[in-house]
Amino acid sequence: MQVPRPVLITGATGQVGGALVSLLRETGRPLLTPGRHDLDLSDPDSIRTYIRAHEPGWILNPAAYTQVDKAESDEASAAAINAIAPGIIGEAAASVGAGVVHFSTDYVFSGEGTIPWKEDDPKAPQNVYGATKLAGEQALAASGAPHVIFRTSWVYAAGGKNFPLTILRLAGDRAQMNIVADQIGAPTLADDLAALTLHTIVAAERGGDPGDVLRTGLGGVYHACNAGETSWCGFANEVLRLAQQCEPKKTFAKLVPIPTSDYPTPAKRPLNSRLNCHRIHKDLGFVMPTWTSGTERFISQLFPDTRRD
Ligand SMILES: NC(=O)C1=CN([C@@H]2O[C@H](COP(=O)(O)OP(=O)(O)OC[C@H]3O[C@@H](n4cnc5c(N)ncnc54)[C@H](OP(=O)(O)O)[C@@H]3O)[C@@H](O)[C@H]2O)C=CC1
Ligand SMILES: Cc1cn([C@H]2C[C@H](O)[C@@H](COP(=O)(O)OP(=O)(O)O[C@H]3O[C@@H](C)C(=O)[C@@H](O)[C@H]3O)O2)c(=O)[nH]c1=O
Ligand SMILES: [Mg+2]
Repeated sequence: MQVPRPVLITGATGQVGGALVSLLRETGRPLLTPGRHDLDLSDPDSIRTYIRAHEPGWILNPAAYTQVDKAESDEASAAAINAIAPGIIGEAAASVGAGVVHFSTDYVFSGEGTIPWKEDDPKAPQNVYGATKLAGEQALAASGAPHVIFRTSWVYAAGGKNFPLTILRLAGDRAQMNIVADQIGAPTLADDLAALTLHTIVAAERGGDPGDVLRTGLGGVYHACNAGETSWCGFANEVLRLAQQCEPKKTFAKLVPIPTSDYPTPAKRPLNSRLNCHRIHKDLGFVMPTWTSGTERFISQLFPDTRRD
């Protein structure tokens, strides 16, 4: 029997990377999960050397420079990791015949209007992070590697650095918190992106050579976030509502909805982060769960011993 080629997962210490490792481990596939000392995305030679040495069958690339405000004053690092590395990964993937699954962001869009963005709508990133992620999408597409790009939004996981964990931490010590209520999008649980990724890999393998399937049928950009929409304030409210059920005696901060103009940050953030996710349903037959279902599972992971009614 032929030994399956390993699945390389970058950024295994991150939110999506961690969820991918957990899920793919259950499948029994051989995995490669190099840390940045083994595969440094800011160093093209390190990327090429690692991929050529290990010849993975799939490269899943959730690693990224994700500090949105810091990127404004650290453009060179953000660009190396987000803009340059995906193209190098793509070239190396093409040379060993690997398929690539990459992740991008709602921040590639301008944030104008209220209509959910479709994959091919005009891009106009408003900050350095978004601009570098868009350049990375383009570099991967130009590399010639068979690939899928999942553009997602507002990612969180029970382990990680993310908005709901920040809110839970701060809301325990404060009487009141001001939260932006005019940026609208969909919080997306990392576990659901991992499930979508496994579904896609399996679908591509079922169709024959994954390279051909991705090139001819399933490849390209897909919008992939949890279903429905809310604001950051709406998300925080739901997180605290569910946490209160688990910790009835605890007092949480009162949340005050504020406009973006009252929350100045180095990076400008889009007001309209809605993503139209019809394509993953139509082409991949995958339905992303609702954002409220994601939040419930997140709270259940944080408070495993509590039964909520
Ligand atoms: N977080 C979000 O809200 C959103 C994220 N996305 C995209 O989804 C993907 C996954 O995001 P998420 O899981 O939240 O990311 P995280 O910030 O949780 O994790 C980032 C990962 O990238 C790794 N990494 C950073 N720099 C390097 C480097 N030079 N070499 C190797 N590894 C490196 C980190 O490793 P280390 O532990 O060593 O730092 C970490 O494992 C990214 O592409 C992101 O742009 C899209 C929309 C929303
Ligand atoms: C902590 C806090 C944040 N906010 C606001 C700031 C911001 O507009 C919003 C979310 O804060 P964050 O710092 O999580 O935002 P940010 O890091 O920009 O989140 C983004 O990360 C990148 C990687 C992506 O790709 C995006 O999809 C998005 O998830 O909430 C408040 O209004 N009050 C608060 O107390
Ligand atoms: Mg952040």
